[in-house]
Amino acid sequence: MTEDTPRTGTHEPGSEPCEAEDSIPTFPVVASGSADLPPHHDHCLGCGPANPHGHQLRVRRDAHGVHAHHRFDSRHVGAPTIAHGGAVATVLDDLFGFLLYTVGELAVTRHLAIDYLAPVLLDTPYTLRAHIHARDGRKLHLRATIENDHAHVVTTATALFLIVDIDHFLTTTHQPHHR
Ligand SMILES: CCCCCCCCCCCCCC(=O)SCCNC(=O)CCNC(=O)[C@H](O)C(C)(C)COP(=O)(O)OP(=O)(O)OC[C@H]1O[C@@H](n2cnc3c(N)ncnc32)[C@H](O)[C@@H]1OP(=O)(O)O
Repeated sequence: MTEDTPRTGTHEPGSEPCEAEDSIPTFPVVASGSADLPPHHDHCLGCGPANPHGHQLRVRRDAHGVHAHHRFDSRHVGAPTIAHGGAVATVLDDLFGFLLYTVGELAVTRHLAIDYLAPVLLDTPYTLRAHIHARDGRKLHLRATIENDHAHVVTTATALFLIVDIDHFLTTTHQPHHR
């Protein structure tokens, strides 16, 4: 089942997300065609504008999901001239996190899988896209791509995000468990 249907109210472009607990946003649905989506929070490694070590992703909603334009730089180097695979994963995980603005609920990454099809080069423009492939109750099955300026897909990713309630972020002790 593809999920496009907003489950909560819409969010005015340019305004801040609702704050349920200090810096924990509740992810109101942002209407398709809106301007840049708000960062998850100011210091988020993926998108926080106040995190000098972060990627400071700026993400927009579109008809299919979300997209961003991004250049990795020397802070993200792995092999010389090539972005570190972990940095690429960070950005994709965070991009997936912006799909929550199309769902209007909190969710976290349960599973992330990446295919590195070709090197992601530093100081090179890329377009990142993500969409909800399917929703099954709490489970959001997500897909993403990174494409270069020649429309070649260099990376693909899939993720399973699980919807959680706000207590997830307020609990200080999480017990690991095995499937
Ligand atoms: C300051 C804070 C700001 C807040 C910002 C918010 C987010 C935005 C930030 C974005 C930043 C980027 C994002 C980030 O960085 S998110 C940060 C990284 N992620 C985490 O920290 C999550 C850590 N994990 C957990 O807390 C728990 O494991 C969660 C809560 C996720 C699930 O534990 P829970 O006990 O609740 O669930 P379950 O394990 O019983 O599973 C439930 C169902 O799922 C099925 N299943 C499980 N695995 C798989 C699999 N691999 N393939 C297929 N299916 C799978 C499973 O069979 C079951 O199915 P069913 O039996 O029900 O049918």
